[in-house]
Amino acid sequence: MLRWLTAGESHGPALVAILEGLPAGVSVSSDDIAAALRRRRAGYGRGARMKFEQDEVRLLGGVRHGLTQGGPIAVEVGNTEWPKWEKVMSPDPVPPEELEGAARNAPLTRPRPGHADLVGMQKYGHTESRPVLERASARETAARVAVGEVARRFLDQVLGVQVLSHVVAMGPVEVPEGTQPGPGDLERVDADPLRVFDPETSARMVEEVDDTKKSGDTLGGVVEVLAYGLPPGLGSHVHWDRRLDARLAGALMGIQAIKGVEVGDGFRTAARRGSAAHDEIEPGPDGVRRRTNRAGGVEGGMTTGAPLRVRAAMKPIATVPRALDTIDVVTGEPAQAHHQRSDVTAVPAAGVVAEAMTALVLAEAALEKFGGDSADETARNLKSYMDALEIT
Ligand SMILES: Cc1cc2nc3c(=O)[nH]c(=O)nc-3n(C[C@H](O)[C@H](O)[C@H](O)COP(=O)(O)O)c2cc1C
Ligand SMILES: C=C(O[C@@H]1CC(C(=O)O)=C[C@@H](OP(=O)(O)O)[C@H]1O)C(=O)O
Repeated sequence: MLRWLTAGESHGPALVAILEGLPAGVSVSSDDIAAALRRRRAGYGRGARMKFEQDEVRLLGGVRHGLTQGGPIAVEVGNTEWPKWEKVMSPDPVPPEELEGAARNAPLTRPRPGHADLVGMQKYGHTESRPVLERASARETAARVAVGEVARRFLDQVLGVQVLSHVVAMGPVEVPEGTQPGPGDLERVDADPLRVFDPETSARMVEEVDDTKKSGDTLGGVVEVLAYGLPPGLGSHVHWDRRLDARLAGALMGIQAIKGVEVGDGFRTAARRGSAAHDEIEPGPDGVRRRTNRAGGVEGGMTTGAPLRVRAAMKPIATVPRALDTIDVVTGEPAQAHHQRSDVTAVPAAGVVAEAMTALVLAEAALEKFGGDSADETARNLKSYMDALEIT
């Protein structure tokens, strides 16, 4: 069983994550995780914070001399801005006179529509939104990307699986139909300011971000995650919660601001007739294959062996500079929502987070299928399964 958990606040000292259940013998270092976190921070349209804050990675357990040991892997991602927040976010009581006048401590009483502020205050009994936004913030996704990188390396080293993502829509601007990076194209995608595989569309998307920023607004979009090299049979048709598509949808929906998930051609398939919707099967030079991949590599809740293709739709950032109408929870009077700074768009970063969540779900499904306490054992079990496949 593979499990993972994160803790920590946006402006706290650090985020932490634990990944439990990964076999021994997977190669990973602090530098590998730091590189993954740099990918998450990039992207045209992100706010000021991404420029001045660094992610300080520390592996606290489960890895020795660059190899996983089989025990829980613990990672800390330090917030370099912590000194500015030490008093306001102190876990221990702070004398009131030391907090008085601290601008950062001013109660946030004008909840932002579209963020977790209002309902979080109602549910947890807070009178201002600081305690809510600190944990709702997508800063938390740094911790997921940290453990997702370990899962990605397991998939690459043991199963030969490559996971990557790219931006397919930024607001109303979409990449041309069929734009799809291959397994070796991750660097090319990352080199684009918006992580778009088509340079001409990327340029139009940059204009859209600039225009949105100029009008004091924010932007959402759609990312696509691809996984190449998967064996057939991860996940299962036998029960709803073992279906891989259901698990991927849950994992992607669990990312802040993701409001729609599509597997393969998803919603477009619903508009087609059956004869134009499914992937016909034929013999190929390397065994059975499908003529098309409209299903996105999943049938019956199981990987088919074709590339996995899932999309996630992100809503526009909730902290709109041209602030939205709300109320002040102290006076009950109409007010403008709190706004200090925020991203104009974070769709490219959401793609990196979606890769991490996909890698974690795929690693979990691979370990259910093949087991193994060491990477070698998992690889042996995979080989024996592939050698024994009766229909190939
Ligand atoms: C990478 C990333 C960066 C984000 N940056 C911001 C931001 O700067 N400002 C903001 O209001 N929301 C931002 N969000 C979205 C909020 O975290 C999210 O809307 C909020 O937690 C409420 O959850 P919900 O949108 O799923 O309802 C970001 C989301 C992601 C994935
Ligand atoms: C810090 C990150 O993203 C943050 C996510 C976020 C939100 O509301 O989700 C709001 C912003 O934080 P702040 O309000 O402090 O500027 C983003 O910068 C990060 O991704 O590392």
